[in-house]
Amino acid sequence: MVVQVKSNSNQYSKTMDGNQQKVEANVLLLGAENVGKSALTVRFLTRRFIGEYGDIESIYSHIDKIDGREISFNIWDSLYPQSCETTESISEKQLQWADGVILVYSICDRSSFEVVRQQVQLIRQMGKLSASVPIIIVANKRDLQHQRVVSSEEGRLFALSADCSFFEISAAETYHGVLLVFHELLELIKETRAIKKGVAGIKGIVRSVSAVFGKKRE
Ligand SMILES: Nc1nc2c(ncn2[C@@H]2O[C@H](COP(=O)(O)OP(=O)(O)OP(=O)(O)O)[C@@H](O)[C@H]2O)c(=O)[nH]1
Repeated sequence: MVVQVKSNSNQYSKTMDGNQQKVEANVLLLGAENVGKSALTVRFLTRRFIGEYGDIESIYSHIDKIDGREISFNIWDSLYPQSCETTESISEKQLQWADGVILVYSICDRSSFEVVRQQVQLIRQMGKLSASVPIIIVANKRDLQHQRVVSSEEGRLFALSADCSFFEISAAETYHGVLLVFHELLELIKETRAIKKGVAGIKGIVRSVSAVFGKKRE
C-alpha cells in the first residue's frame, strides 16, 4: 500500500531568502524481498536499525542538510511483487517519478543478486527514450560474512559493467555506509540534471572520463 505519493518530483525551489535553492530528490528503492530495503530506509531516516519492518510500501519524506544546503529526499520503499516476473517488477509510474534508483541485494542470497541484474536491464530498457536515471547498486548484509554467497568482486564488476555505482554495506551495523549511499546518489542526480541542462560540472566530466577509461567508481 502506498501511503503517500508526491507527484511533483521537482527539483529546485527557492528558499525564503531567494538566494539558496532547496534541492528535492526522489529516490526509488528496488530489489527482491527481504534484502533490507526498509532497513536501509529506516536507517537513513532515523539512524536506527529496528530489526523487523513489515510489508508496507511507503513513500517517506526527509529533509537533510548537506554542506549547509537543505535537501529534501522523498524515498519510495517498494515491495517486490511475489506473484509476477521480474520484468513486471518496476512500473512506468515508479520510473517516471524517480530521480535516482537504489537497487539492493543481499550478499547471502544469490537470487536477489539476479533480481538486481534483471532490474538494471529493465530500467535501461524502460528508460531508452528518456535520459537514463542514475543507479546505485547496494550489496547489503555485509555483517553476515559466514553466509556470503556473492563476492564483493562480483558485485563490483557487475556494477561497473552496467555503469552503476556500487556500495557494500550493513544496514544492521552502521549508519555511515547508508548515509554515503544517499549522498552519492544525490551527487549523481545533480550531475544528471546538470547534463540535461547542458552544464555538467567538472566533477561530472571527470566521472564521465573515468567511466570511459574503466576506473572504479564507489
Ligand atoms: N544481518 C543483517 N540483517 C539485515 C540487514 N538489513 C536487513 N536485515 C534483516 O533482513 C530482514 C529483511 O529486512 P527488510 O528491511 O524488511 O527487507 P525488505 O527488502 O524491505 O523486505 P520486503 O519488505 O519483503 O521487500 C529483516 O529481518 C532485517 O532485520 C543487515 O544489514 N544485516
